[in-house]
Amino acid sequence: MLTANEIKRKVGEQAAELVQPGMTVGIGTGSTAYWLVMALGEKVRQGLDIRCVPTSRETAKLASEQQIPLIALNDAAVIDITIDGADEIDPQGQLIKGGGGALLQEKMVAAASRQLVIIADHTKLVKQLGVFPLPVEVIPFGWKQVQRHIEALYSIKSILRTKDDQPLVTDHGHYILDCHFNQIADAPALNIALNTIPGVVDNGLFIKMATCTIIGYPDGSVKESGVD
Ligand SMILES: O=C(CO)[C@H](O)[C@H](O)COP(=O)(O)O
Repeated sequence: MLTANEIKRKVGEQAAELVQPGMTVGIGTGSTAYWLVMALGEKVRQGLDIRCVPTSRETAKLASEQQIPLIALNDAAVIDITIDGADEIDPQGQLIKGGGGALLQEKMVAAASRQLVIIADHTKLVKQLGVFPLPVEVIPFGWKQVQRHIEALYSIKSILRTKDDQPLVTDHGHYILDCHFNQIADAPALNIALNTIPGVVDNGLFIKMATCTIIGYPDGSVKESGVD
């Protein structure tokens, strides 16, 4: 039986095989995407000609340590493929992302990509989204007002994400409210509704964005499926 980290490594390495010479590649954030970056680094050092758009400062740092050429999203006319992790994946390929706090940049890079390949271990598969608290990125100004608004609208609790007893500040200077929906019956509607609340920058629902999932299992098997 493989450990969780071995499964992440396996799916990361399998996804790296999808990357062809000349491609512009969006590279995800998190402990699964870590293995993708390591595998791409190995290929780049062996001569693979690619350029990558990182989805966070953390990934940018890791990728440059691996000598992977990076470009800014502004300088990428099109991204051929983005490969990233997820916190929950439902049967329609809808996702919750942002457990690592990079949801805004991840969503922008994914939106600019021809394909979004999601790599994960089987524990991320769910029947319905919502047990994983949905990250909602908000501007720091008046964040408590936004929190009250969301909590009242949906009768839920939310928690301001912190680091070292201080509000966690995202790469783009925002805060994150982790919203405990438990069950999200209509993810597309919630995605739109949350983003219309003044002060909300974006949320971790990725709807109709993933084009393929690569899921690893403890027995070493890997299932690659297209998303309709
Ligand atoms: O959305 C993310 C970061 O913002 C990650 O992709 C997500 O949290 C999954 O991370 P991991 O692969 O470590 O489980």
